[in-house]
Amino acid sequence: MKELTVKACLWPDVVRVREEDRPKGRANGSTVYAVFRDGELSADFCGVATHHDISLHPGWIFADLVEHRKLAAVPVGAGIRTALKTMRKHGMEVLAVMSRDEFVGVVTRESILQALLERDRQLLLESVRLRDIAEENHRQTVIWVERLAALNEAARSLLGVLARTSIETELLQAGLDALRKLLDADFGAIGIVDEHGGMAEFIYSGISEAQAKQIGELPQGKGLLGVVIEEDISLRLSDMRSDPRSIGFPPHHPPMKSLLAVPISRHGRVYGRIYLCDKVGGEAFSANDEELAASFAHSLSLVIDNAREMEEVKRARQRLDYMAHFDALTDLPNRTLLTDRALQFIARAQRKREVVAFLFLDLDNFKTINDSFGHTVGDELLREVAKRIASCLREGDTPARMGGDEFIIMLPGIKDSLDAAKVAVKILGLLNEPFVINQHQIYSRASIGISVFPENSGNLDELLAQADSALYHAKKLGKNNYQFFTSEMNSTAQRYLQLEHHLRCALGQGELSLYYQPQVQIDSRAVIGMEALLRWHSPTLGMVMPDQFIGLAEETGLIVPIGEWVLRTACEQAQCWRETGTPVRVAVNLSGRQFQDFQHQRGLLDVVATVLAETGLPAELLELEITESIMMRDVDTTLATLQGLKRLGVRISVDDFGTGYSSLSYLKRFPLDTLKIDKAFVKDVSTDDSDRAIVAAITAMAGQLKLELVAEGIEDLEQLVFLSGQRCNYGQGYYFSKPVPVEQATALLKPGALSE
Ligand SMILES: Nc1nc2c(ncn2[C@@H]2O[C@H](COP(=O)(O)O[C@H]3[C@@H](O)[C@H](n4cnc5c(=O)[nH]c(N)nc54)O[C@@H]3COP(=O)(O)O)[C@@H](O)[C@H]2O)c(=O)[nH]1
Repeated sequence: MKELTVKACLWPDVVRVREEDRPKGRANGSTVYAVFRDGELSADFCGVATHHDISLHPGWIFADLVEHRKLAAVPVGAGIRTALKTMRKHGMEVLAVMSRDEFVGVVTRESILQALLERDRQLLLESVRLRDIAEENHRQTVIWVERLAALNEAARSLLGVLARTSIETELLQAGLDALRKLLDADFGAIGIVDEHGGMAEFIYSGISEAQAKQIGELPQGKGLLGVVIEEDISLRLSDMRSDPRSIGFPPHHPPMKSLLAVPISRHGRVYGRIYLCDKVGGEAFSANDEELAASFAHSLSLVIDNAREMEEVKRARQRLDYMAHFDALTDLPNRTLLTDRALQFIARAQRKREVVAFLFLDLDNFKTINDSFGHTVGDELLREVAKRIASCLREGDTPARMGGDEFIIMLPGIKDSLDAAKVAVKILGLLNEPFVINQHQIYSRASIGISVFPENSGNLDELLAQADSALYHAKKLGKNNYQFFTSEMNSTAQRYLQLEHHLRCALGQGELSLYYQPQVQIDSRAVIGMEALLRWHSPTLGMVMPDQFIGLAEETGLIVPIGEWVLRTACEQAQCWRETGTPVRVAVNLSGRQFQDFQHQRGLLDVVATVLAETGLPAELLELEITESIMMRDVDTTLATLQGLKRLGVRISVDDFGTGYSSLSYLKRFPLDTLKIDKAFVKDVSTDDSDRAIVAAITAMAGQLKLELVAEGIEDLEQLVFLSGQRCNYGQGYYFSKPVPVEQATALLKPGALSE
C-alpha cells in the first residue's frame, strides 16, 4: 500500500493572520494560525502559532508568537512517517507544509491520525465494496453456469429434434423444458397444428397435467396465442392482460402476466407456436429471450417442414404402391398382388405340405345388368359383390379382382378340397341374395371354378387355367354352381355336402335313433351295462353309420345338440328299464368337440345334472365314455370336469384304451371307473403274441389301479377264453350281441338271455 503524504493530511482548521495581528479573545483549541509578513497572505510565510502558544502569552502579537516558536516545516510531497519523525525531533505537534517556499497548510499529529483513520475507513469501505462485487460476481457466475448448462441442454435437445425426420413428443418436451429453464419462465408450451388447423400436439412445461387439460382447445384465431398463429408474428408483453387481444385467451389458463410467444413457421406456413409466461422474479422477457425462442421455433419449423414433406412422400409412395397392387373400384387385391401372394403361399404349402385352393368366380348375368341399369349400377354391384365375398373369408384368404366381373379367391392352409367347396357354397349363397342398388333390386348370381394345389397342379399358371376351365364347366352346367377341375373331386364334394345338408335336418326330423350293445360279465353272462350307439336312418341316404357322420357332426358343431339328444334318450331308456324291473347302467360316448363345447358353453356338468334330474335316472346308472386323446388334451380342465362328474355320481370309462397316449400318472390321478380295451387288440388276441402281451399288460394294470376292465370287439369263443384267463371280467362284442334297437336290447336284459 502506498504511504500517505502530508498533502493528504492537511489540518482543516487553519486561519491566516498577519504578523502585526493580535489574537482575538480566547483561541479555539483546534485552530492553527498561519502567520504571514505582508498583507497578501500568500507569500512571506513566517510560521505558525497554536492556541497553546496564545494561551501562554496572552498579550503577544503573532510576530512575537512566531518569533518564540521555531518554524518546522515539511515539503508537500513528504510522507507521514517523515512528518511524524520531524515532529518528534522538534518536539512539535504542528508542522508547516511547504511547496517551493510557499505555504500550503499544516499537518498535526491529529490530522495525520485522522487521515490514517480515514484511509482505513476508505480501505474498509473499499474491501466491503469489493466483497460485495465478488459476491455478486459469484452469483452471476452461478447463474451463468446454470444458464450455460440449460443452453447446452437446449442445444442438445434441438440437435436431437433436428436430427429427426419426424416430430417426437419426448424430444419436443426436452427442448421446451430446456428453453423454459433458459429463459427463466414459469410456464411454457408448444402447440403444433395439423394440416386442418386442429391441435396435433400440445406439449407443456411448468404446469400440472390437470391444468394442461383445462387449457383445452388451441385458441386458434382467438386471443393472443391465436394472433401469433393467424398473423405469424411474435408477441412480447410485460403485462398481457393490458392487451385487449388477451380476451380470447383460454379461460382456464393458469394466471400469468408477462408473455413471450413466437410462431413456428416457415415460408409463410405456420405449424404452431411456442409461448412462455412469467419470468421468474417478475421481470419482462427481453429481446434476447425473444431471439432465443424465435431461433428454437425456427429450428423446429425446419424439422416439421421436413417431417411433413417426408410424410407426403411416404403417402404418395403408399398411394402408388396401393394403385399397383389393389383394384381401384373394389379395393380388393389385383392380379399382381394375387400372383405375388399365390407364389408365396404355394412355396410355403410345398414346404409344409399344405393345401391351397383357387376359386375362379364370374358373375352369371353381369353384362345384362350393366346394359339394363347402366355402368354406375354395374360398378356399385361389383363393389357389393367384393364386400360379400370378403365377408365369408378367413383372415389369411385373398379375394382378388381380375378385371370386369371376374374374381379369384385364394384359400391357403385349408384341410382339403372339401373346405374349398364349403367356401364356394357360402359365397354362392350370399351372392344369391338380392342386391339393392340405387333403389333397384338386382339379382346377380355367380359360377365358380375350383382348382387345388397340390392335387391338381404345383404350378400357379396351370392352377389358374384349371380353375378357369372348371368355371367354364360350371357355366355349361347351367350357371350358379361350382365345379372342381376333376370329376372325382366334384363327386366327393357333392357327397359330403349332401351328407352335411341331410345331417342338419336329421335331428329335427326324427331320423336319429339309439342302438344298444350289451356289456357282459364274462363268467355269468349277465348284462351289466348297455352302450348306446347312435344310428341315422336317412330317408334319402339310407342307414348311415356313426363313423360316416360323427366327424362331420363334430366339424359342423352339430355334435353338441345331437350329443345332448343321445345323452337324454339313453338316460330316458335306462330309467325306463329301471322302472320295468331290469335296471342296467347305460354307457354314452362323448366326442372331443362335445366334451370341449360342453365344458366351455353350458358346462358338461350342468347338462348331465339336468338330464339326470329330468329323467330321474340315478347317476350311478350312467357311464360316460371318453377316449384317451380327449382326456389328455387339456389335462387340468379335464381333471376338474371329471371330478365334477364323479361328485354327481356318474361313472367314467376310458374308451378305445391302448390306442392313444395316456400318461400312466394321469390314469392314477383321474377319477376313472373302467378301462375298455380297444377292439384292435382283441381282434387277433388268439393268434398274435404282441396283442396277447398288450392285453395281459392292460389287464394287470387295471387290476393294480382297481379299475373295471371291459374288452371290446369280442367276436369268438377263443378271444373270450383268452380274456377270461387273463382275469378280464367283462366283455362286449358281436359274440354276445351286435348293437340292436331298443326292443331287442330290452329282450337281452331278461335273465339268461345271453347264457351259453
Ligand atoms: N360321440 C359319439 N360317438 C358315437 C356315438 N355312437 C357311436 N359313436 C362312435 O362311433 C364309432 C362307431 O360306432 P358303431 O358303428 O356304432 O360301432 C360300435 C360297434 O358297433 C362296434 N362294435 C361292437 N362290437 C364289435 C365287434 O365285435 N366287432 C366289430 N368289428 N365292431 C364292434 O364298435 C363300436 C363301439 O365302439 P366304442 O364306442 O369304441 O365302444 C365308435 O367309435 C363309437 O364310439 C354317439 O352317440 N356319440
